[in-house]
Amino acid sequence: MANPSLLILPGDGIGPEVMAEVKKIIDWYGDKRELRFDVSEDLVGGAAYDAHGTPLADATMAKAQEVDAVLLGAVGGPKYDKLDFSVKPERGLLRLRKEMDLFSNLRPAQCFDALADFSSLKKEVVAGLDIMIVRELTSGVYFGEPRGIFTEGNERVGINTQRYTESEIARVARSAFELARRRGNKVCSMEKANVMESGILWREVVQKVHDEEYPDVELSHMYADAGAMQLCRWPKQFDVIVTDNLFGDLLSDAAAMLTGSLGMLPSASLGAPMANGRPKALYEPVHGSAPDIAGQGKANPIACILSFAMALRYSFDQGAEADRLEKAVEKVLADGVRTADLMGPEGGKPVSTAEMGNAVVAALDASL
Ligand SMILES: NC(=O)c1ccc[n+]([C@@H]2O[C@H](COP(=O)([O-])OP(=O)(O)OC[C@H]3O[C@@H](n4cnc5c(N)ncnc54)[C@H](O)[C@@H]3O)[C@@H](O)[C@H]2O)c1
Ligand SMILES: CC(C)[C@H](C(=O)O)[C@@H](O)C(=O)O
Ligand SMILES: [Mg+2]
Repeated sequence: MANPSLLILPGDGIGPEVMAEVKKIIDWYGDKRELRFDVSEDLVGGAAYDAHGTPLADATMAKAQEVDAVLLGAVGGPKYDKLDFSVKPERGLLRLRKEMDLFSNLRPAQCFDALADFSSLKKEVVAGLDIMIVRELTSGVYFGEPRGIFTEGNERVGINTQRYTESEIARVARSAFELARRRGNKVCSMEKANVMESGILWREVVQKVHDEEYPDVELSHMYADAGAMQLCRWPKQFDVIVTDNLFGDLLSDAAAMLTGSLGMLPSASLGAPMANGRPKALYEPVHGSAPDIAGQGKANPIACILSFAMALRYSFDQGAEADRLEKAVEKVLADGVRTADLMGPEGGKPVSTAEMGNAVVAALDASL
């Protein structure tokens, strides 16, 4: 049987730096576990713009549609800030999500024991934390029409539209309920039904999907602003959170800090199953291209490494190998290996991006 195929899109800023460490891990699985992938690599974001004048070439888009999974680093950076909106690096990523129809974005926030002291919240608030944010990723205000900057009378007006159909809400709700059944069996749905009609519809549809298909799962609803507050107050009350595209963007960055650093949070963006039964899938860290530390070997590669662990679990049916990789990361952290973003005020000597990657590979070796 042919090896599963992986398209790697390192992107911009720290993207290629963290991806270099993931490549070591992919090689390790080939060498030590006979788990081989047909890996191809291409450009996305600013790097693609520099080469082709577009943040995602059509040929790259076509490749992404064909492979079993896409692994992306990060896109964006100050160099591209002045570009026309239509060719900004971020548009490349949004096109991938939209055209691959990756409607369910899984953003787990887990607090590793070794980092519980390091969170900006008290240890007892975050120790043992394990929540999953399911963010709708292909609709809502990110894509709704009308949108644009228009002239009205003698001034300009900026317009974006929050738009959700019932079926878009129902399918992401189903993916949240399915996940909950394999975890703590609890879903909290977040919207702003108090001020937005799209929120009213969201709440109604999530409730209906629950009552008709998942009555065994515990469901609650929360306004997203209160949800943000509860996430900081007592995050362990949550198991799965399901929310829209924009609220999910904000809430997942907030959740990242519960775990210690944005450099720790992986994600999986999943769509409908392909002919081979695997879901359309793109895996990427939640963080961006971190221009403030790019090119300095300071970036934490763990979010990207854990994104590959999610690929092993959700695309390649290799749950045990995903566990192995996550345990290797846990061991490295328990051993006190820290990139700069994981150093507390007491200081110490941080390791580089490459040293962190090497430490994870060594922990994988030790797991055999
Ligand atoms: N998925 C993506 O590709 C993605 C996500 C978010 C932002 N962006 C883009 O990235 C650019 C920078 O955005 P930003 O500064 O708001 O967000 P960012 O996530 O790039 O950085 C925010 C802060 O977190 C730190 N950080 C992020 N990842 C880290 C890591 N792995 N290790 C250590 N520290 C890390 C950065 O140094 C910075 O201080 C923008 O162009 C933005 O549009 C891209
Ligand atoms: C880069 C940007 C388009 C993206 C988003 O807003 O979705 C990012 O913030 C994310 O969280 O993946
Ligand atoms: Mg974001």
